[in-house]
Amino acid sequence: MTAMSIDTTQIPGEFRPVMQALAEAGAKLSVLIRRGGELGRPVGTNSDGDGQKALDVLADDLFRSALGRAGLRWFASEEQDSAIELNPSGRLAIAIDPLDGSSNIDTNVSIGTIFSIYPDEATSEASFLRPMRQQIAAGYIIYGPRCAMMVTFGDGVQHYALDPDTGVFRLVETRLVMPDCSFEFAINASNYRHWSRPIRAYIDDCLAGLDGPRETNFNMRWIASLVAEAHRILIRGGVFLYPSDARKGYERGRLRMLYECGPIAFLIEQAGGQASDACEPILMQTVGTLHQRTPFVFGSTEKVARIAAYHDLPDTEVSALFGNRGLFRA
Ligand SMILES: O=P(O)(O)OC[C@H]1O[C@](O)(COP(=O)(O)O)[C@@H](O)[C@@H]1O
Ligand SMILES: [Mg+2]
Ligand SMILES: [Mg+2]
Repeated sequence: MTAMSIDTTQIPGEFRPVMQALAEAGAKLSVLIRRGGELGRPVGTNSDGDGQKALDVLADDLFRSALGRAGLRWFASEEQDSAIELNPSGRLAIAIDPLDGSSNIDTNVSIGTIFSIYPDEATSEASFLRPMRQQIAAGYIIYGPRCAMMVTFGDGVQHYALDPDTGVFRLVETRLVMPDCSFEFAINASNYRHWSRPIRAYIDDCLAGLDGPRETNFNMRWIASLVAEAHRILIRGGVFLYPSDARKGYERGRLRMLYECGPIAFLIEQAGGQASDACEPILMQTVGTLHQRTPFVFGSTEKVARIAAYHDLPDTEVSALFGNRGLFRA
């Protein structure tokens, strides 16, 4: 491991080796991404049936070997069938999405790495299949025009930026607070016809703008990189939705509880926002299987609460396009 890959002054002692390893592997990956080449080449499918790109596999190897050297005990990756015991005498268990947003590799759009840390237990099941509230740290690295890291150890969100000259992540903010007022929503609107009525009603009301029940104009974004959407929302506010829908295989949405939604939910709550499965808080839920999916909504507290409230409306109210929905006037 390099002598210093991240400024550790604000990192609690027990997390320093793991954060050094994540920062070291993240800095290496950011160099490979900048260099380009055939990183988006399809190379197979993972256990979950998702297509794997060359960079998915490379990132998985890079993080696994860096974390192995950092004395971690358990490693669960989106790209692996089951969890691996890296080091029987190690401490901590880490769940990782080594490369998030892999459909964007070829298009040079921001992609990322998401991680979630739990205390280690005697078995991998006991370490990972547990309430997501038991995470003790979580974060992501974003490989964008600037490479940055957001991380929480349960006491606010720290923001680091990679210095390209030294390869070291420098602390730029010790306690990031998410703005709570933004009129942006993010959803893959091509799935509109598959959504449930409450989700359609919420989006219909945003789209109706000044003339609708919200009496406000909204803006829309969809990057198809969860990390990039989370970063924008942490910096600028707004709301993200990947709901369940009627397509086969999307009964529980698309995103994974352990590798994606749990860690993003922890960060968002620590920055003053909320995260839910559209109705209930994500962090109140328990992971049942490693690759389990969940509908996912996160962002400003008021917006996440409003989306849950749409699910409590009577059916007649929800289905009346631009109905009064007096409750929801902005
Ligand atoms: O292509 P869709 O259905 O809009 O899905 C996009 C979502 O899928 C993801 O790319 C899934 O993550 P992976 O790239 O790690 O599989 C998210 O980053 C993103 O929010
Ligand atoms: Mg992902
Ligand atoms: Mg991935």
